[in-house]
Amino acid sequence: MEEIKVKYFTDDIDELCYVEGKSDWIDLHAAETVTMKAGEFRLIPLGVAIALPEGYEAHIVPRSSTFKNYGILQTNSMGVVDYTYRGDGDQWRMPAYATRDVTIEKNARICQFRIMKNQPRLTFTKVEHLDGPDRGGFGSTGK
Ligand SMILES: O=c1ccn([C@H]2C[C@H](O)[C@@H](COP(=O)(O)OP(=O)(O)OP(=O)(O)O)O2)c(=O)[nH]1
Repeated sequence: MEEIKVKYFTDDIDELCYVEGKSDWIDLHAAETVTMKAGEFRLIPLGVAIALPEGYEAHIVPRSSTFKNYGILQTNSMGVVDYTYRGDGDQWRMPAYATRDVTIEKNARICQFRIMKNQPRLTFTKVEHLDGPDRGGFGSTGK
């Protein structure tokens, strides 16, 4: 089991919780009540700074129900939190675009995250041709 240090920027949100059995993604909460107009962009504070284990990064995505409940889209589709984003002031945020007028209450569960191992170190070699057969492009595996 990995132990992870979490700094909370407010006492008004539930603490992070690994829920056994249902999903191993961990919910994240809005750290303040946010009111947005349709078409507005905000970086919604998630109220935590986290020291990830060495060799890991975190991926943040919206909860499945977030768009239905709040009409917001995460503008980067998936947030990548680097291992180095681990300072005392490195609060996690959700970049959000509102498709309708909405108020998101403090402590609402709007995102979820998991940690992932960093990929191996890569080098890139320029070549003129690749050996494999072509796959045939988008949609070629069937309708
Ligand atoms: O949805 C997200 C995505 C990123 N971050 C934090 C963690 C990440 O490590 C940092 C990246 O900030 P930076 O200013 O480096 O962004 P960038 O210049 O766009 O770089 P990158 O290519 O690392 O995303 O922002 C969040 O809080 N939420």
